[in-house]
Amino acid sequence: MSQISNKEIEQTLRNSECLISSIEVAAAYERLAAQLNLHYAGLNPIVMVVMNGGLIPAGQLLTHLTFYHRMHYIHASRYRENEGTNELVWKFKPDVDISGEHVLLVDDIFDEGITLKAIVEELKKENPKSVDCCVLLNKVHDRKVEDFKVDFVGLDVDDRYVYGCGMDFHGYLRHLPGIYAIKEDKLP
Ligand SMILES: O=P(O)(O)OC[C@H]1O[C@H](OP(=O)(O)OP(=O)(O)O)[C@H](O)[C@@H]1O
Ligand code: HPA
Repeated sequence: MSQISNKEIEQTLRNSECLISSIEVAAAYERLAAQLNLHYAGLNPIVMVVMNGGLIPAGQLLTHLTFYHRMHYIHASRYRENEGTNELVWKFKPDVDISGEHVLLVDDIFDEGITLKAIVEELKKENPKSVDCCVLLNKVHDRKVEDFKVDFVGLDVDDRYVYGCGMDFHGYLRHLPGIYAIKEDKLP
């Protein structure tokens, strides 16, 4: 992904609004962790981070987990330079034997669901004991993939391109602790 100047990034931030504050996000991580702690108590699962977007939500969540787990990552993407395509590009398949294991996928956002559905289908070929998905955000719209649901959702978000908490604006701003979107009247 090519570089954007600091000026352009600052302009983007000025033209944006905060949809979900860092305080609300932090509370959502705690709620999610409480649900996961109940569900996975004693199950000793593999937590699999969906890179890149899942990195920050997973990092935040993992510090609240009380069950023993191993951590791995997977990298598959259907988006290039913020343009959606339906083709999933595998960048890194898990290098761990998941047969007979409980697997928890952690990602930032369940948008159309194409990415997580394809990852779950791929992982199920390896005969895990279970595969569940945890996302910080569910984007609310009626364009979801059929026959697929995520299991643990932190917060709903409006049907807008959002960034922060792992999600990028042209590769940048994943580190912001709240959720942001460009104001409707500033969109190109
Ligand atoms: O539900 P979907 O419509 O499939 O979209 C959600 C996926 O898109 C984003 O990843 P992206 O492919 O942009 O890569 P990234 O994680 O590196 O940002 C996000 O992190 C999810 O994995
Ligand atoms: O709204 C979004 N923001 C960032 N990345 C995404 N990937 C799918 N939807 C989004």
